[in-house]
Amino acid sequence: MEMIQTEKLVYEYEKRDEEGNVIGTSRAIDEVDIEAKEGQFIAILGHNGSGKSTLAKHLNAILMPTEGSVWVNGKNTSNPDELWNVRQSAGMVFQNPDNQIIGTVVEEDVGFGPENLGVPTDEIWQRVEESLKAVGMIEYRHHSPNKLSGGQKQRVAIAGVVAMEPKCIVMDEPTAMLDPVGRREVLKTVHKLRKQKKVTVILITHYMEEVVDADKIFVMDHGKVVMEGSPKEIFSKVDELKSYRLDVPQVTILADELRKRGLDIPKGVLRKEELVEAVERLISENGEKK
Ligand SMILES: Nc1ncnc2c1ncn2[C@@H]1O[C@H](COP(=O)(O)OP(=O)(O)OP(=O)(O)O)[C@@H](O)[C@H]1O
Repeated sequence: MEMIQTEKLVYEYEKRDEEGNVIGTSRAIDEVDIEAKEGQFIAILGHNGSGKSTLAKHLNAILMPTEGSVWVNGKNTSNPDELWNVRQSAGMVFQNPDNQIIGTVVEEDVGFGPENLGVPTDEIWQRVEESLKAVGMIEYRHHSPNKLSGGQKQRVAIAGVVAMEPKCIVMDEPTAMLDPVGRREVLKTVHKLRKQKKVTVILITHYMEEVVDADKIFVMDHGKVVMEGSPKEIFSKVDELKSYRLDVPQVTILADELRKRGLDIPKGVLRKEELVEAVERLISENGEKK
């Protein structure tokens, strides 16, 4: 079943003059069709300003389509009667962990979400414990969020979303404000959650190396989906990716260069192990010839 689906989604922001009068519109999303099936890991890549955040905000009805439609867990987000359902089905994690954490103690913060959903107290504590364990932050349950690192804060924010038991988690550049250690921590957490909770994950990012395990990638540029496919398919088109101003991983560029020079290296290399193996194979084949 489709967990998330957009159909010819269009979103236009209003342009205003200094007095606040609407003087026109600008199209941030232009006829976008994406879909995510239950349990899938879907990545949305794109340079700054390509429309990723605007798209993400449609997936839990923060924004409503100007044209077209968005379906979450089978519910149309434009239907006011389904708003609660939609928001409960798709949890959001944003870029800045500081804007998402409101509690003064970690466990209290994680409990806010389920409390707002009217979950009984006993179950709230159970969910808080389970979600903090899932993100590897249980030993910080009594700490103040202020003293945590960026990566740790983001994991607490993720625990807060997990505690609401959404069917789908939409992460809008969750690692953008983190250092490399924090980025790795958060990504590891995301992968663990997918395995343990079978939750659908939509990861929005401009870091290509974060999406090598995705079931499917959508690349956005100027409000449109310009590429879609498996990581292998997407990463094999290095020149096209560069034209969308994406930072192609060094290993992919290197493999591509070697192939262009006539070496028999497969297309779409994603990991350094793959390149090392391909080069080793070439060396041993070469040795045999001699
Ligand atoms: N509140 C707003 N009002 C008017 N225009 C906006 C607003 N928010 C975004 N835009 C414009 O819509 C387009 C898409 O922006 P969006 O933030 O969705 O892109 P993005 O890919 O998420 O970029 P980033 O990586 O910088 O967050 C941009 O041209 C942006 O300037």
